[in-house]
Amino acid sequence: MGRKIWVFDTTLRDGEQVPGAKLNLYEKVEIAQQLKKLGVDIIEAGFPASSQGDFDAVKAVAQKVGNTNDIMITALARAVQADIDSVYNAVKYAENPMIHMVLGTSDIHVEKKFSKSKDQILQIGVDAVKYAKTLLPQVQYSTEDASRSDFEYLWKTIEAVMKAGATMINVPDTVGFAEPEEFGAMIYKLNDRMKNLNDSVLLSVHCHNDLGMATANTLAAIKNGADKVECTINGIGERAGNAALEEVVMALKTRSSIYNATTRINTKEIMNTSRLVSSFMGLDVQVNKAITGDNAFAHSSGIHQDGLLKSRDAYEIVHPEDVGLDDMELVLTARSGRHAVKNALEKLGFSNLSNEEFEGIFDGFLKLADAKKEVYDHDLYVIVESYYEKHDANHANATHYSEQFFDIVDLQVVSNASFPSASVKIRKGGEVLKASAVGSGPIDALYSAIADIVQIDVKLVEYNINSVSRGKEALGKVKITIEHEGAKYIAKAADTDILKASAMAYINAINSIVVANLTPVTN
Ligand SMILES: CC(=O)SCCNC(=O)CCNC(=O)[C@H](O)C(C)(C)COP(=O)(O)OP(=O)(O)OC[C@H]1O[C@@H](n2cnc3c(N)ncnc32)[C@H](O)[C@@H]1OP(=O)(O)O
Ligand SMILES: CC(C)C(=O)C(=O)O
Ligand SMILES: [Mn+2]
Repeated sequence: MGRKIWVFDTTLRDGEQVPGAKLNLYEKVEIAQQLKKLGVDIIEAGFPASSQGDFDAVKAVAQKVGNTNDIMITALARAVQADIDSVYNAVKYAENPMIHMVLGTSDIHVEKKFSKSKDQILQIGVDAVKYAKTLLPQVQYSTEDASRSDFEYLWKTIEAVMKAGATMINVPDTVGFAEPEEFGAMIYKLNDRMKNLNDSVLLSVHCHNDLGMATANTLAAIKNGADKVECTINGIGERAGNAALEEVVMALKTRSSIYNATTRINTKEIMNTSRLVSSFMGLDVQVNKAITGDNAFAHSSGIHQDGLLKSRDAYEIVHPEDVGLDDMELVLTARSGRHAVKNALEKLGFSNLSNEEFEGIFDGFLKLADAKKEVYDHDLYVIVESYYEKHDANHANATHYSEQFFDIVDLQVVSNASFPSASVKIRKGGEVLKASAVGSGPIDALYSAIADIVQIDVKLVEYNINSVSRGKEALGKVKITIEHEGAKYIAKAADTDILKASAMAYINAINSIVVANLTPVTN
């Protein structure tokens, strides 16, 4: 188990400082509800003095999510009375509210930002804490730019604001300048002095990722006595972002013998939270992002897939189930080998293949995989079918699986303000079917036309488009999730034509539904 580390989530404050990520009241409350489910100890809901909209959103979070004592709701203020009043008036509706204030301690801040003396700034901080304490018992003081501050002045500030009544001291590496060993040593010294002064005051850290070391610095701080960590979901935040909650929490769990520390986080809610934040903020998660990236639990090369099939621990240190995913993903590509392809075929029911049959099918797989980025289950059926058609037309596996699947033949999409429309031609077996539709936008029209042909009842749950490379020849990569009879189907497709990629992703997902409803092969 180890000692408890408090998790302070600032997705709704520092995370929302990402350009374009602004949330409305409803979205903030929804994310805060999910953060509560995730098990964070403290939610920083915003900066109420910045606008009426944010004041209202913080107040709504305090009322709707902070209605229990086991979660603390806070928001940020400068060391000025009006900001502190705004925070108080917004968070006071929570059962367990806190005022958070920030004031710089580095020479750069004191001299260049504020044009004041160190003594003057220290006094402003002390006065602000004393004022906040007249409003609420819980007050956090953040020494902005702590990692670039003169250590003795930093300590003098911390000592003074602790004596003024601060209940949590947050030490930010505001510009991501710190290095783990150096930051750990600083936290060790601060912790020692703080605990001697008043051991009920929590020591917190807030690390930024400008040099890619936010998680490492946060973990170094924990090793050296920090009681609390400030994080965001998916590591979003000002500039290069903050320490990612999921990385810090899973590192503590996975390397528990090193850290001997634990959090209250229900790790099975990590993926749900990550997806909600990403979709509400319109911020895609980098595919290779640790823990929450699309590829974090996807394995595509033959040597790894073979190893995983023999023993999961060969290439898996975090179990996907622990963060709320169903399973690892073995992606079939031209880099896959025989073990992975055999495993995929067995899952579809093709389990009694002779060596000769399998080698023939594997050969067909490699040819298709070289032409495509990813090989789907429905592609495997078609490969198996064409193998037997060539070699043993009377074999049961020569069944006309391909007649069940859909394939885009052609499409035309008109995008304009008043009348977006689409026409598609789709092949199913020997037949080419056509349909046209209008929609609220070009993709909506396209998907309506396809839906008209396939006649499978689905709901589009998520649509994502990304550019894979750069310039005019860049591939548009579309990832969609659709729902059919309560089950979710995820599919991807890439093409230089984004409308074609959108249509192909939809058809891939439809074909997954067809596969799921095929009678299992018995041979
Ligand atoms: C490291 C961080 O992430 S800190 C948090 C960052 N978050 C935000 O900035 C929240 C959004 N900000 C805002 O909405 C606005 O900037 C406001 C409402 C805070 C202030 O707006 P304005 O009054 O128009 O001031 P503006 O933003 O232009 O300048 C900041 C002022 O605050 C002062 N200030 C900056 N930090 C602090 C602080 N910690 N304590 C006291 N005063 C501060 C600056 O010196 C400057 O004052 P000046 O006008 O006397 O020179
Ligand atoms: C407000 C403080 C904690 C902050 O965001 C920073 O210093 O990065
Ligand atoms: Mn910050």
